[in-house]
Amino acid sequence: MDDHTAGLVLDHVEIRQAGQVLVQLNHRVKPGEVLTLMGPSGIGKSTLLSAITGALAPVFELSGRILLNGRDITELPPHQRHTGILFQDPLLFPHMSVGANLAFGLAPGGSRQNRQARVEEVLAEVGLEGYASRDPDTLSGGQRARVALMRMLLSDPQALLLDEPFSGLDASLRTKVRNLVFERAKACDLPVLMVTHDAEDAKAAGGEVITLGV
Ligand SMILES: Nc1ncnc2c1ncn2[C@@H]1O[C@H](COP(=O)(O)OP(=O)(O)OP(=O)(O)O)[C@@H](O)[C@H]1O
Repeated sequence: MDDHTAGLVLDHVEIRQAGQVLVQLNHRVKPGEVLTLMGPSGIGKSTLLSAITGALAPVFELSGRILLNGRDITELPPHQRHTGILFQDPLLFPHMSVGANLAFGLAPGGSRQNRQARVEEVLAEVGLEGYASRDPDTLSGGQRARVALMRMLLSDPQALLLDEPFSGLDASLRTKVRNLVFERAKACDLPVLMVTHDAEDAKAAGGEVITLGV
């Protein structure tokens, strides 16, 4: 799809708290593009991402529309929105193996063998062959980040939301994981909305940067 509705559209989105405007944004992120959101702590960056995933806390009021590839998702429950989000903490399920974590991202259905094969395939894609039976807490930070990314992509999202996902990684790992995320998003032609405090992240994203609160 390459018409004017493709990608993530924030159509006059406004989030208020106790009657005060917190965030206002009117913007379209096209497939394969990255929009970076910056701005001081507490300005509402993560809150905006919550509004897109459908996890906005009830203390906030939302107006405007959120559209994903032409679909109005503003009022949909989170599981019907088809958004994927990555946080600073990869949030892998600690009681499940790496393979089970990845299989969780897959749509239900299909044979056990096919699901297992798909899990092995994505592990190999990110250099983690043979890691399916490992516990997440035995992985390094970079390995956990790769598993979290692939689990999210297996759920077949139509937009990728990043909430400072690289800030827990050291400098060289940060560059590698960041490149992997942007490469994957580009390969899947996904619109990406990234929240960061880091100018290097913004530069690496290569897209438009909006600073909230200025
Ligand atoms: N569940 C909630 N209930 C009440 N207030 C909240 C809730 N979540 C966030 N807030 C408030 O909303 C404002 C915006 O928070 P938000 O986390 O979106 O900021 P941010 O720009 O992402 O900050 P940071 O850069 O520090 O992560 C803050 O004042 C915060 O205290």
